[in-house]
Amino acid sequence: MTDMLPTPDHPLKIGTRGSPLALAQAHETRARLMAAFDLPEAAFRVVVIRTSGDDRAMIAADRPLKEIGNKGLFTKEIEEQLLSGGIDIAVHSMKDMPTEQPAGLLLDCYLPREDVRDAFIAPGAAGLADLAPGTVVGTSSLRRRAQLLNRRPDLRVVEFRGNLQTRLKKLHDGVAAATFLAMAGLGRMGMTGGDVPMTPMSPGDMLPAVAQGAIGIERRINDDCTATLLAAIHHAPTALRLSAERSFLATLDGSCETPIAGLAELDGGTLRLRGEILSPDGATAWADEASGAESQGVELGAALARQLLGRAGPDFFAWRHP
Ligand SMILES: NCc1[nH]cc(CCC(=O)O)c1CC(=O)O
Repeated sequence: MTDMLPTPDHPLKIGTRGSPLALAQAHETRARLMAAFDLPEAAFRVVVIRTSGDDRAMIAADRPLKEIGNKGLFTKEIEEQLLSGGIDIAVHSMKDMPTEQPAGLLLDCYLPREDVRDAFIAPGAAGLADLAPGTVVGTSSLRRRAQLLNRRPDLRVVEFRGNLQTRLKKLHDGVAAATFLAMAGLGRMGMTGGDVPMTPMSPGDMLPAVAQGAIGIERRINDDCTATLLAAIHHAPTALRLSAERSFLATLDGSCETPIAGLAELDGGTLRLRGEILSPDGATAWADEASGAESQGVELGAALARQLLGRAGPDFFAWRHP
């Protein structure tokens, strides 16, 4: 057992993007592995990997991400490094991960999920109801845009990108009067201590993105040493919830142009899955929920997706392939 643990001479290489949030997630993963095996920090090496998503986002910072690239934009280079041995594990925000991984890689280790909710952030407004008609709200998320316009068609939405710090600065500079950010990200950045005024949105009011608040750790499929390490920090209840949500997403074949929300919760041995699909302008929304045994997450997710697809009708996704 101990002879397969990483050492300062043979550190475990942890791959991550370079944003402050991504680094915080990599450091959290390292801290959990250090604690689980009583290892020094030097037994790990955090390797920052620049992705084509980061590059293109730099070039066209004001263009919606959906116009710039497609699925896997922020994961391609990281997964290449994993396959070639440049890194041993990759730490990801699960909400940004495609539902399928490249051949040779496995994503089956999850840290305990954090707050799944979105936060409403608006200086001087406690909730959506406080916003005057025509108020400008900044978001780059198609889901948040559609959900917002569904509830408040009178508001104006502008593209809002960049990391957390950039977005908060844009709010401060008056580019928009309000925005939404994931509570989990704010928490990991130490920003839920009251310095930034925020109102958590209940999932009933704004259903979060599939896998929001969950960190996943990817590895090579045949790397048994790493598998043993990761098993020690894996959180099974999070995996059960994500199995339902990601199956829901996969059955809907959610591209990044498709506003989709989904949240599974565990109560005893029962999974309760809520799902929502919207037209990009928010004018049409279909939502429903279903429950099933915790071991049946994949079936539950697929069934709820088919139910919503059936109700929405074949034309609902027509705009996806113009
Ligand atoms: N799309 C960017 C992204 N990916 C994961 C998070 C937050 C952390 C999480 O949900 O795990 C964020 C920022 C945000 O939506 O506010």
